[in-house]
Amino acid sequence: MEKLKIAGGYPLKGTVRISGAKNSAVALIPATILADSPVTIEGLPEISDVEILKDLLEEIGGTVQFSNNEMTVDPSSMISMPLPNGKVKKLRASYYLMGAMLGRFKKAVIGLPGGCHLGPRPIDQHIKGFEALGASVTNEQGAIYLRANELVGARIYLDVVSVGATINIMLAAVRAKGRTIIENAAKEPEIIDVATLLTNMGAKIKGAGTDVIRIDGVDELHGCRHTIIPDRIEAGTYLILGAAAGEGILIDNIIPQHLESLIAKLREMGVPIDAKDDQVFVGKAESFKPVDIKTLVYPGFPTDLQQPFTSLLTRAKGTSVVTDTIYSARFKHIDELRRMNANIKVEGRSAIISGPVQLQGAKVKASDLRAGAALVIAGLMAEGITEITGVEHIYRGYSHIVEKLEGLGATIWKEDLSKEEMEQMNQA
Ligand SMILES: CC(=O)N[C@H]1[C@@H](OP(=O)(O)OP(=O)(O)OC[C@H]2O[C@@H](n3ccc(=O)[nH]c3=O)[C@H](O)[C@@H]2O)O[C@H](CO)[C@@H](O)[C@@H]1O
Ligand SMILES: C=C(OP(=O)(O)O)C(=O)O
Repeated sequence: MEKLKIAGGYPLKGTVRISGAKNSAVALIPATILADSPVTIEGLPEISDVEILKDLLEEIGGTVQFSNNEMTVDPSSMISMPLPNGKVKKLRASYYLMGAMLGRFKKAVIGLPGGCHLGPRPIDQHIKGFEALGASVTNEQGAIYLRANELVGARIYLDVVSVGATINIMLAAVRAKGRTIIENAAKEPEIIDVATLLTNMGAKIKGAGTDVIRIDGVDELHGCRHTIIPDRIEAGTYLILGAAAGEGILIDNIIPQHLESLIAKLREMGVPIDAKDDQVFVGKAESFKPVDIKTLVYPGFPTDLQQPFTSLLTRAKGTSVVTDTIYSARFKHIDELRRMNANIKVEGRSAIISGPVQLQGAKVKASDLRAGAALVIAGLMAEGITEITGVEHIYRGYSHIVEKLEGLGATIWKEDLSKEEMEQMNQA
């Protein structure tokens, strides 16, 4: 186990290239289960969520090759092996194995998913969808048992706009009999990416990216080649980091339209931003104005960027309010930022940030993926050395973060945890 150390205060400059999208990757990889011949996905990020899904596909009998960010999955020998425990608990997106295995084998046993702890994260809408398609779904000792004689298309209205439920129902429905209509569907770009892969595999899907998705089931899906979209959350993190600690950073391999809400807020703060086709330049601000943000479903401000953005707001002169309408408890980074001298209080679903303050290096712990990103940004802005433990959360979603930051001139390095720190981590 290791920790990250950052010597803060060095201005960052240069170009950083964004990797493939984690939240697409974790759905595209399970989607390959539905094909009858090899599927190749190009541009995958090198993150632990991808490695774990690769292992899970191998556990169920898939042949998987992964090198140079390209994964080829031969699903022809897969079986519906029960996966009630083990690696499925290490990531949120293992829930996509439910939809994909149900779609192909009409049965699956998958342990309840892990992922970041951000308040309650039920999967009732996924289950509502599977049941509407004709599956029986039971929860036995923390594992979900799904079984269907056949899957038949249905009209499914999501009570909550859910990325996971939208994709999971698509996965189960593409090989069902007849038409499925998902109403009040989520509209995130990752949903379009998954629909594009499934369409290239032979599925019939219309409306992905709108709130009504129509799927006409087909008997078989075949192999294909697909290039993943860039990670808008990783890109957003580097945009925020560039604003917070940069003197001119070019973000390469980005779709600026995916980040309009963030770019608008950065401009409102006074950050110079120049967006081109697939690159965005973030310049150095003279000073930062305070802003309020409210997280919303796409195309609103993404909850996954709320925590990194909070670190930047410690530099703004005045009071800013960050409200998370998606998750009830996504504020575990706040106590850690306070250790670094931030002036923030949490009231219900809002964090109230008073600034500007000069952050000070401290020993802090990443409780989840984006809390980790918030602490990295804070460490880059801080005076002195910041030590971050819990970095395994960061590696779930940020490909080569140390190398990318070094490329921008940051002083950041990995160190093994001391025996005492290992004991503390194991007790937590
Ligand atoms: C692997 C992945 O893609 N993770 C992303 C995905 O998570 P995930 O797919 O888990 O998030 P959802 O969009 O499903 O959740 C949104 C909200 O709906 C609630 N809900 C969801 C499903 C359900 O059956 N019942 C229910 O009540 C959740 O508790 C949450 O409050 O979208 C989130 C919202 O953009 C992001 O933060 C995550 O990074
Ligand atoms: C919450 C996140 O991930 P997950 O849903 O995989 O836990 C995230 O990417 O910020």
